[in-house]
Amino acid sequence: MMEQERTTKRRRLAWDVAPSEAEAQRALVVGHEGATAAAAKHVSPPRRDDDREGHYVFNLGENLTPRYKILSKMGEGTFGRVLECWDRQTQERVAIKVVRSIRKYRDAAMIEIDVLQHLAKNDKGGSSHCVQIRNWFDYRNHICIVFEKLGPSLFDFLKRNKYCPFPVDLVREFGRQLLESVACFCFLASFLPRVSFPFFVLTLFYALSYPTDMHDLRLIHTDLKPENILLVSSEFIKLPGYKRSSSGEMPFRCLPKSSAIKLIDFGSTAFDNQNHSSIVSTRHYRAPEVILGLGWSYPCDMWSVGCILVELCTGEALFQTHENLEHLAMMERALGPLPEHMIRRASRGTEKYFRRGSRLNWPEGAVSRESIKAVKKLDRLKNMVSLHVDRARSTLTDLLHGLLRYDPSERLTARQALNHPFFRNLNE
Ligand SMILES: Nc1ncnc2c1ncn2[C@@H]1O[C@H](COP(=O)(O)OP(=O)(O)OP(=O)(O)O)[C@@H](O)[C@H]1O
Repeated sequence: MMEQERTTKRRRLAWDVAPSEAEAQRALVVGHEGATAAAAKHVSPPRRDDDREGHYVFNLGENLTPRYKILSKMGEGTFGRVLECWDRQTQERVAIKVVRSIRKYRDAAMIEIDVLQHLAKNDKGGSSHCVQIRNWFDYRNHICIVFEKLGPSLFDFLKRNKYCPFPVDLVREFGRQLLESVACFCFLASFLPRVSFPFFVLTLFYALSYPTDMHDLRLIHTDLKPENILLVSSEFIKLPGYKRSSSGEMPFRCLPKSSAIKLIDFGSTAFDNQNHSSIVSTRHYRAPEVILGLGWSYPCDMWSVGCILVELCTGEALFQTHENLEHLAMMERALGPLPEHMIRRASRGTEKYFRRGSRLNWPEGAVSRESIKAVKKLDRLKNMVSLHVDRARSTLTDLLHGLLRYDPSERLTARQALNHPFFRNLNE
């Protein structure tokens, strides 16, 4: 259905036609006088050229269509800018992603709308941890997606808190919601031919009693990272000093008042049955099978979840790198050697990263001494966690090792992870 909407030309709406300069001026002057003037007051500004990158040019206080008044800029990404707007119809603040007027970003935005509508349709109880879409429209060649307004991202929160890690109980809450939003029991379909009838009924009951989530819908987010996880509320509390991750004491640290989070940015989401592009995910959160060109599916999201949980506990990104060989070397340092069977199957372009086809060409292949040093600085995963976490240290480390398994077929699924003792034995 969306496919049809995408190819057929959409009707231009009345407010999408820019007023002439004279009309706009007149509207501003006569402003509040009479009913006609009231309508004119909410007129769109005269049409302007986009900037060089295809971003929509705006002034605060202007209207983005007569319905939405622009209040502030909330964020910027590759796809466009996110503006805080006042929705005159619903009388609430919303976040509107105004997508760049460039074909590939417009196309990606249409996919994002597809995914968001798909998620909304399946969110029966309204309990989803994915951002809600409220509306969308095409305005002066910019796709605009209207979202519920959320608070800061976990990355913004960490940054404002000078990268002071979150307490483990909060990480558990974030992790649980994150896993619920990507939860997977696609195993239902694969079980069907093999299971007995009573077991099938049990499985079906289990499936129906859980809310539907991304992996259930056969969606792979592919860009999970702290920047794309938003706190629902902006409220926080200030607590007295706490030892910071890298050095020194902070006079105080902030904690969110509520642990509720939601996922955003579905512009890179893939449907499992589609052809996949070879490279996905933001570098730090990219799974080894993606780097090695082995193909990817749901488990690539689980790897990203593992990296995110480490970052929330330690305050620092686990793999701070911008280059493949260094990235693989960091993985080996923190998690042990890559399995030979994955190296043997790795795509042609990655041969240069290995010696005699089975061992990482490290440190010989390093591009600089700094790179060798950066890898050496990294500790084993277990030690990194121990440095920051007291309670639940061993269960958390075990969970992280399950999420960061090299072989995607051995990696924990979201459902398995949710059943892990880290989420079950809260008193440990
Ligand atoms: N619903 C929302 N409520 C509040 N802020 C939001 C909301 N959606 C997005 N933002 C802010 O806008 C920023 C950019 O949004 P988003 O990640 O969707 O854009 P993008 O162009 O797709 O980014 P990327 O370059 O990561 O693909 C976010 O990091 C966040 O700070």
